[in-house]
Amino acid sequence: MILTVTLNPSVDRALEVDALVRGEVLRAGDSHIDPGGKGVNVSRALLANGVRSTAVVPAGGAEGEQLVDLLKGEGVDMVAVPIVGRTRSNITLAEPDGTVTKINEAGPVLSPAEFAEVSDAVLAAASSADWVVICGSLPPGPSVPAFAALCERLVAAGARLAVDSSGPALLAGVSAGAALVKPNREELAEAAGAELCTLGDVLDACARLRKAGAGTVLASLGADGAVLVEESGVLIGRSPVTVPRSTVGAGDALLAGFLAAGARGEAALIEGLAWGAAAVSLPGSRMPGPHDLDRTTVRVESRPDPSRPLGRD
Ligand SMILES: Nc1ncnc2c1ncn2[C@@H]1O[C@H](COP(=O)(O)OP(=O)(O)OP(=O)(O)O)[C@@H](O)[C@H]1O
Ligand SMILES: O=P(O)(O)OC[C@@]1(O)O[C@H](CO)[C@@H](O)[C@@H]1O
Repeated sequence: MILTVTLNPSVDRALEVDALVRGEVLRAGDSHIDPGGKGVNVSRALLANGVRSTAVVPAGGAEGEQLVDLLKGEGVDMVAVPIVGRTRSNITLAEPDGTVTKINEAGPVLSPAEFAEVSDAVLAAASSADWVVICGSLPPGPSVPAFAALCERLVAAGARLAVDSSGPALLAGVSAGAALVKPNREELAEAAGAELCTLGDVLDACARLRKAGAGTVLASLGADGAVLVEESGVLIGRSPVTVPRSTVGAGDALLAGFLAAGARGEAALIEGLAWGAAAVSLPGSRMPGPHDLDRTTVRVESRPDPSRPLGRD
């Protein structure tokens, strides 16, 4: 079982618009509502592919109830910890050329008592989990040291910890000795304190995270694919998408596929890239199922050219 932890989940509303014009009334085409937040998406993707997962989420207010209902509707196993604040709603505006504009709320405050309750729920469920995967932004409330303490307690309890977050929370996971981290290009650049222009820059930044305590680094690079840096070496892979529809949740699908396939080596990278590409071809933050996956288009190399420039962000 893979346990996911989303400290700041959301109800995701995606609206398709012909063009995003500031200051105008825009008429939406299709719209989708999905249960959201990065760990929630990892659980949804795993479930869609027959892999057991439980999602831990704090939930409060009408949106919290809606989130729980949406998760129940999809059959996602969950531990919902009631909170006083209102779960956030995040908006995605998707244009026909695949351009996505996202507006994420800060999210409700998690009081120290609520954070302690969520932490206890995570630690209790972690003992029967193959992985504990903490994903997404920290909500207002918990301090970075409190978050770091949760990561450290999990590692001390013998959990295999994966962290997909940004800024100080990502670094806290690295210092705690997370077995796996999954930064995207922006998060990796922030962690490394350097711009990433070439593949070589990415490899250096990944090596730095490993030196600082992370086990494996799976860096997602949008249309440039993903880089896997682990004990046994380096791999880079790509999975071209002909018609990108919504990149929201693609990183979560990549991480879910990678974990589902054993979280190491070429086979896991191929699986992750197939899931990531499939998510990009689907609307909103819909997660791919087995029929959406095409592993034949994935290309992986073991001797990446460090001078290769990355595409523009
Ligand atoms: N435009 C694209 N074309 C092809 N594949 C893509 C594209 N965008 C993303 N992907 C695939 O999805 C994976 C994850 O994308 P990205 O690096 O944007 O993750 P992310 O920023 O963590 O996403 P999110 O936070 O929305 O889940 C990439 O590694 C790649 O395999
Ligand atoms: O604000 P965060 O926690 O960084 O990201 C939240 C979020 O954008 O991430 C998911 C896609 O990865 C969405 O379901 C959700 O709205």
